[in-house]
Amino acid sequence: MKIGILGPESSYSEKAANIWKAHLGTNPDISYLKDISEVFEVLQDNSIDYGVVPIENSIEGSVGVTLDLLLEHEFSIIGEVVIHIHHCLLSRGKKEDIRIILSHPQALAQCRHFIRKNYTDVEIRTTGSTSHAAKLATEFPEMAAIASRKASESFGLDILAEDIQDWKPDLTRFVVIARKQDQRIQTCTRDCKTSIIVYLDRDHPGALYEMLGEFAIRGINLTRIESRPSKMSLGDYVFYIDMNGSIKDSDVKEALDNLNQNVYMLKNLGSYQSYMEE
Ligand SMILES: O=C(O)C(=O)C[C@]1(C(=O)O)C=C[C@@H](O)C=C1
Repeated sequence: MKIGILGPESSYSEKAANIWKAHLGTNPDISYLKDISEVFEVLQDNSIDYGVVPIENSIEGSVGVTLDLLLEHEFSIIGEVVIHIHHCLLSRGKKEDIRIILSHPQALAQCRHFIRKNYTDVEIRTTGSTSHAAKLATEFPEMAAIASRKASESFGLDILAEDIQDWKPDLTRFVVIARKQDQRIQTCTRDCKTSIIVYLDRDHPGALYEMLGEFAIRGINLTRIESRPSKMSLGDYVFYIDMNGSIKDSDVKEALDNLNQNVYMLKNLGSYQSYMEE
């Protein structure tokens, strides 16, 4: 069995995957991939069994590419892992040597104030992951990477500054994805969440209110609602909704059945267990 994640070693995705593996009871191998799209591609072509991808960060918000690819593919979410992010500035060089700061766009955005305040004249370059940035920073002393403490150990870099994210806590939520027909998918037994994507039938006053009413009248707690462009026209959206509870619960099932009759499309991404890093 294989789990696909953003590589190389010591990315935050690897940390999330390890937490999930510890709960899984088996020990799948890790496949290090170059970006989120590649995780979806290789899951589609059966080269891996699971993918672990970031979906949301407490500072920077949604990871748009993950949301879009969940809509485009027929995959299920089978687990969720939330981890603490502690970004460090890593380099071979000293503070005064640094001319280029590299990292994943999400990490750069989480450290925007830190960079502006301390490194006014540097060039910013984006990479496929924070650990990829750390790997590149081993090549030149004028490069620094924003990545984890673990990445400093893996790539032999010095920590120039620690806990540099602009807000604390900094939390990233990852989802574990699998092909829908995978027989090993287990139904969730406790701390369940259910995720759906909804495209409303037509724009009319109260459409969103009616949709949310299905949850409100049954006392179902929504943990997230997010709109993304449908990409069909400006001002046209799909809604990503997460809720507490499982499709096995009669109130959740009833809400989704009712909603399904009144919307253009409802995609059930699955019911799954949530794990929080201790
Ligand atoms: O680059 C990594 O290490 C990742 O696992 C990706 C990622 C993300 O896309 O949000 C994960 C956690 C941090 O928020 C920054 C980057």
